[in-house]
Amino acid sequence: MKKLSAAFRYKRPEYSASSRKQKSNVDNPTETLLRIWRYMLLEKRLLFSTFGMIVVSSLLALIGPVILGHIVDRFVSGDFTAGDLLRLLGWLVLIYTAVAVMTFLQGYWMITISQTAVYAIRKDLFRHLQQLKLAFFDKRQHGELMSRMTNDVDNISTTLNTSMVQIVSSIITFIGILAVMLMLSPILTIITLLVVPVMFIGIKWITNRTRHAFRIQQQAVSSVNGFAEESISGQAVIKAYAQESKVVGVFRDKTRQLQQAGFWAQTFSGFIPKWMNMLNNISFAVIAGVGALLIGFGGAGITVGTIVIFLEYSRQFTRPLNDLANQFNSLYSALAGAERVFGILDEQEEHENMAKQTVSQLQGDIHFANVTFAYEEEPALKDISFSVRPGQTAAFVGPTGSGKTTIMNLIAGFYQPDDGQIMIDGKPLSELDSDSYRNRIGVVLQQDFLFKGTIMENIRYGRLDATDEQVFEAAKAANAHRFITRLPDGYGTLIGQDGGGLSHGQRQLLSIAKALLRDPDILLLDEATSSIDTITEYRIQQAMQVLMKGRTSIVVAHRLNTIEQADNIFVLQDGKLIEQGNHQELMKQKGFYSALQNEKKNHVSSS
Ligand SMILES: Nc1ncnc2c1ncn2[C@@H]1O[C@H](COP(=O)(O)OP(=O)(O)OP(=O)(O)O)[C@@H](O)[C@H]1O
Repeated sequence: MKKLSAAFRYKRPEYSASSRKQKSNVDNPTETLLRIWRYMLLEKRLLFSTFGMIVVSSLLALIGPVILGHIVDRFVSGDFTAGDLLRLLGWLVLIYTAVAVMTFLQGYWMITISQTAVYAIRKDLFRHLQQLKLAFFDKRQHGELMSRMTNDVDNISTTLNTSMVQIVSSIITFIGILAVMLMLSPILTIITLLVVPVMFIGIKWITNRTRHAFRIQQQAVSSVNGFAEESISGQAVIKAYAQESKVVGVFRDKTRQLQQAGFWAQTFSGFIPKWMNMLNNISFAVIAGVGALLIGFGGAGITVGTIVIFLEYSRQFTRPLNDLANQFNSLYSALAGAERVFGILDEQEEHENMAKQTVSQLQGDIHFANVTFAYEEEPALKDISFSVRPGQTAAFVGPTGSGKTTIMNLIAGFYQPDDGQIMIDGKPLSELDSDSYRNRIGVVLQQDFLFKGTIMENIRYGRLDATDEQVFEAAKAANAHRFITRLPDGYGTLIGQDGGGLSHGQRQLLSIAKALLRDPDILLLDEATSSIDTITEYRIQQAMQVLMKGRTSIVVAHRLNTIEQADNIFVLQDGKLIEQGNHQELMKQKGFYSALQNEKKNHVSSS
């Protein structure tokens, strides 16, 4: 045993570093239990009925041994008829049948309670995830979050189904048995109780390790899920770089960690029943021996029936403790999961602490005043100031990683500046209600995310109440109608997250159609860098011109055409704004921009 525990401790640091990092204000079992309890109260009536029934059935179960002892005493004294025996046995059958029916009902009701609680937890969790800042998702693997939504929540459900009933009934049974035993024979009660401190010392030792082991196991499950999800999503890249064997190796290491964690979790939880069994047997022998001695010496008013009752109770007495200990194992496992779920629920929502000013329409005036922003340590934008007037097109150019997309992210309100201020129509962006604000914004990404569904549904994502006609109009204006109608199922064509057979250009046309349908006041447009055939490129260009017309447009621009037509061009380098002006002005300056454009032109002409 010493060896096992030493090996376990040896493995601990690897996980405990991250478990310490994850510690939050919910790393407190009582608080976590209370939070679960609040969810259970959603079925208040059923919950209290269940507890009422647990009390009645646990008390009824106490009567059985007393009847049994009575039968033995009457039998020993010879004062017993067959009728008496049948009557008492009848009572026993009746009591145990009632207990069985009640136990069934408790289980049934508890399933309802736990399913309602788990439904509410999952709903809250998903709703909350929708409200979290993007920065929260930047730092986490998506598979890990999914593991919390599924495994951890399932774990809570399983525990609620079984543990809660058992724990309550064990406590009642324990108190009830103790009371009856004390009434029958204080001496035998003390002897029966001797086992309790020994039992608790052992249980405490085991549960300390079990709880830790389950927490580690669940972290390992999340890590495996996260990695599996990442490897499945990134299959194309893994294959392209022939990284299959490396990925398999990493997965093997992670599953091995899970295997180890699972081994210790199961091993420690398996100790409890064995420990309890051993103590039970010892206690059984001691009670029988001492009881027999007491009868032999004719003391303490003890009869054979009393010994029978005590033997029966000693089994029943340690059983609730045994059950309690067992249930605490799964309770700890569920608590570990619940802590992680509540950990997410405690993450600050995007809208919290924000004064809300609803936006019905925007003029599209954007002003950055000395904005500095860092995703992590190194600032991605440094002291940026610029203005874009309503209806203007502003093009952001600069080398990769210079901060162009970050400007769009800040205008969309996905992240807040660390310093300086962003003003929209003269009002601080931080004071605008983000939902209504974003309703007035259209975003066209290079690689738009397509949801599993039809093309019609994906375009309609721009405005959910749009009619079919409006979707067709938007698709026509975006030059997408033609390719859509050539597909066998037209607008009903099913596509998935990966684009389901659509080319990059077609996906971007869908994205433009979606933005057109939204009819935003401010347009954020990330031009595709990927090379597309000339016809599609021309169609996209045309569609973008339609899209940008009459609204403030912020474009991360790659095409010379877009850049030249912009009212204002902002040149970024290493997160700093180094030049600004229109194309002619910037070319005249013969600075970074003109060098960049000349380089591009040379590249185009040489290729
Ligand atoms: N989610 C993120 N978390 C941490 N750092 C980020 C994140 N997104 C961008 N960065 C960093 O911020 C800096 C600016 O990135 P940004 O995406 O704004 O550049 P960009 O000019 O749009 O580049 P590109 O032309 O390649 O798209 C880069 O150093 C980048 O590594």
